[in-house]
Amino acid sequence: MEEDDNVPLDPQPVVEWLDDDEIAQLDLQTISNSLQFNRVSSQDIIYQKKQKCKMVGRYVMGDKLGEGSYGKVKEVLDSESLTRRAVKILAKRKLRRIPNGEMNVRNEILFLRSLKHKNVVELIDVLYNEEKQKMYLVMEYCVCVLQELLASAPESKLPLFQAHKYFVQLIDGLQYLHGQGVIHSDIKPGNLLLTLDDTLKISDFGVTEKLDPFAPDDTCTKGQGSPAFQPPEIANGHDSFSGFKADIWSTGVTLFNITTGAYPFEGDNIYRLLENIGKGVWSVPEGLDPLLSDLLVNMLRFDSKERYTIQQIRNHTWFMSSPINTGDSVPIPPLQGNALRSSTVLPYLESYHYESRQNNVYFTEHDLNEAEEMARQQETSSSSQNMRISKNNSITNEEAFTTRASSDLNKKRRTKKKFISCISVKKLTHCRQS
Ligand SMILES: Nc1ncnc2c1ncn2[C@@H]1O[C@H](COP(=O)(O)OP(=O)(O)OP(=O)(O)O)[C@@H](O)[C@H]1O
Repeated sequence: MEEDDNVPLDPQPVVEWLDDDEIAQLDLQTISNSLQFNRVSSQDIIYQKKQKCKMVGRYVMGDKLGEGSYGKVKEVLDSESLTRRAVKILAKRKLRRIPNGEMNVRNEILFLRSLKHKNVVELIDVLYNEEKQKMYLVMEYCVCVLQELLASAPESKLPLFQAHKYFVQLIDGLQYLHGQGVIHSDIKPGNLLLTLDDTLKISDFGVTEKLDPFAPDDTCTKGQGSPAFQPPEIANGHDSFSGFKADIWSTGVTLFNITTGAYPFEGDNIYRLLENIGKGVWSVPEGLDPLLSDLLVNMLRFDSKERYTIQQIRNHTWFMSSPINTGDSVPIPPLQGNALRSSTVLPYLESYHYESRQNNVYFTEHDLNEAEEMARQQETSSSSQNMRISKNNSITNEEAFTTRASSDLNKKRRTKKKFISCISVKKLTHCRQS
């Protein structure tokens, strides 16, 4: 439809409402004078693709928000609480093909169910569809991933005051997790989500480890996180390491990344990268705030025993004295052309509620103006015809004509109504797009 440049439009769909007999009796000369076929550019046509409204449980499905290695994440609307949510859709067939896939998902559900903190993403609901062999993890909705914000920022870094705001929340969330005996194991900007009110949420608990409540310390044995954020002890292949300190290292790399736009360790390939991390030699970028540099040096200490604890981070001057708010924050970037990241569920709901009216809505501004003009003319002719009926009580040819005209008029009125409903659909659509 969009490719067709010459879409013929009938600006007077009144013909639609007449049956064969009625058409035969019409004054064809008058009609042919008023019939116009407009040549319209496809860009001017307001074409609305039909959106099929789907529901999973009580959730109305919206568009895709992102995709991880386990499946798609879509926006949904909770039809009971009218709250925006995100749902991770996991297909059993796909999970089986991923090493430890099913176990990691079970892990994630288990952890998320037991955790509740404002800086940890909340799992709201878990739904299963046996027939489709699918699982739906309904989570609280976040508007952006910190990684996306960085990618949109000048030099891929945040102003210090903004980075500080997120870092403080990251430490709050991490302290809560460690207090629950949970080692996240994959802290990085790609796993930190932001809500509309700028709250940071730690997400992705696929490779998280839970310490045994009777374990004497925080020893862990599996290092499965993203290579660039792994500490030297994991890069060097140690059998066991401190889980808390591994998370502190990843948090340090995250702080380095969001404040400088770079990484402390790089490598042409994953082996070189791990080799460089294993050597533990890195330097603070020139011109970095000295207090921030000092905090980074202590969070990225090669020896995990010398690395800062969460409490030491909290006591550090940079943590305690937030940087001066200079300039603007980096704003949430648009998503698929949607600058405000407004709800993607709305078009599906519109489609569901206005479905019959929305069929074949291919109108241009010109058509809508003509429809309004036609409606005005009909109102005028209606009042003059009514006057004629009241003046003449006998059945004459003129009255027969008047009765016929009045029946046409009713049909035209129905057409007008149809047009007006289309106008409202068009305007609603327009509002949403702008
Ligand atoms: N709660 C949420 N609210 C909004 N968007 C989300 C939410 N959770 C995930 N997303 C979006 O879905 C994407 C995929 O998330 P998911 O957790 O499945 O994978 P990932 O962490 O990006 O990758 P992987 O699972 O491979 O490590 C995210 O990058 C993000 O864009």
